[in-house]
Amino acid sequence: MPNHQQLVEIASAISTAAEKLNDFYDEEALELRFPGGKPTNEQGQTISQALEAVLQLQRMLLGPLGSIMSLSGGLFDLASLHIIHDFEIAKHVPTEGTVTVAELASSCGIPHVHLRRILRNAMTNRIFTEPVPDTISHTLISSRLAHDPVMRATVGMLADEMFPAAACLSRAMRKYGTSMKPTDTAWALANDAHRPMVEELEAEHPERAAQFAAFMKYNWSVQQPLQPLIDNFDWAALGVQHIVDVGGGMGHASIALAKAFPDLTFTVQDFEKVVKTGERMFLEETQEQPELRNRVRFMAHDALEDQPIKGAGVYLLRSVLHDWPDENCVAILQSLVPALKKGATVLINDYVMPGPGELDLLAERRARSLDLTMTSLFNARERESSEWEPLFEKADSRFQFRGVKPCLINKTGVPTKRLLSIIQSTWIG
Ligand SMILES: C[S@@+](CC[C@H](N)C(=O)[O-])C[C@H]1O[C@@H](n2cnc3c(N)ncnc32)[C@H](O)[C@@H]1O
Repeated sequence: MPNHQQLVEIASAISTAAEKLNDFYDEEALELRFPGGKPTNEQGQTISQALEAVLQLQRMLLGPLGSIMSLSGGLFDLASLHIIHDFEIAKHVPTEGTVTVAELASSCGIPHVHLRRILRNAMTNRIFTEPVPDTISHTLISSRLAHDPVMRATVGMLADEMFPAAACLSRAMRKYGTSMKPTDTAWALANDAHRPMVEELEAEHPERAAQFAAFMKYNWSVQQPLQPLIDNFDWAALGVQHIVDVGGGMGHASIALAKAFPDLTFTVQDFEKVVKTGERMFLEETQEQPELRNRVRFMAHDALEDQPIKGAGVYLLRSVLHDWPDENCVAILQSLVPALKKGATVLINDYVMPGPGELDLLAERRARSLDLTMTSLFNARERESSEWEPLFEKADSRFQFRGVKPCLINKTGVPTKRLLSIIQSTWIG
């Protein structure tokens, strides 16, 4: 039985946090809005502590069986969101005013009897409202489902890719055991696919491939600031050097580093389609900056093929290896070997999985869910601190491992364990 004192203590911790945040709650936007666009570290901590206390209170109020049973609600929250996304229901509801369930059923092609129950389930999450029986209008959340591209890409990723894959994870483990192949995934089982996810989407479901790209663009630019990479490695000490940004995407990291360190030059490598877009955007944005333009180049290159740029000072792999199983990571490191000069650094900037209880509960839940997402979709994973050195050892004994350094948010030394860590190895030739 919950102890009453504890219940009151937890509830009052929530209340104290709510008082601190109250002035920042925007009732129209239904969210916290902070000056400068984001919370301070202290406000961020208050939010995490309050959310953790809410989860704890909920667990105590529901008890063990009730807590497990309540997970079933989440399943059908996702299932109804999937249907809303799949049938584009939000787009068929007028921006202002109402539509009847019957009209909506006919315009979306869903049987009336199902649609009403699906919408009423969604309404328990404040997605749509029913001001008069059998008529539907938007809430703020449902109207964002219709009009906000970030919200649509996020829901699409959850509903189309992650939700069906999560349901197949156990089956995939039975079927594929310890296979590390990027094709032996829960996602492949859920989609009856025989290619890795991105290839299959591009070949068979271009609209879902675009949705995945949009989701990554948002998640990536919002969640992974570049300053920690700039601050946590001594780039200035390299002097005049060339840096190869392997799997560099649109070149964000190289461009930020090139701006900060004028002696460095960069080659951004990625698949052809990616570097073409990255190069076009870079050239558009730097019309007035010829000096910067001259220091960043783009090149199509598959990281699994031998590295064509020989003798660079640093080969950077930022958030590339967490997309790949161990075998492929080893192959990517080996493909660098023919290009490495003595003393060259291979610098990995990637997630490092925290140990149990190292982060606050919500941050840990996010990290663990990202880890299982990587497994379900790609047969990849987030590696713990001790799991990086063996990759280099397997790749070549001439790599000298330099260690894993968790990134600090800036030089003031505030640790932010959610950010990518710096993992370094030197080629001793
Ligand atoms: C999460 S993104 C990170 C992009 C970039 N490094 C950054 O920090 O913004 C992973 C990138 O790795 C690229 N990638 C994955 N496997 C690759 C391979 N075999 N060859 C080249 N690029 C690859 C993907 O195309 C994608 O752009």
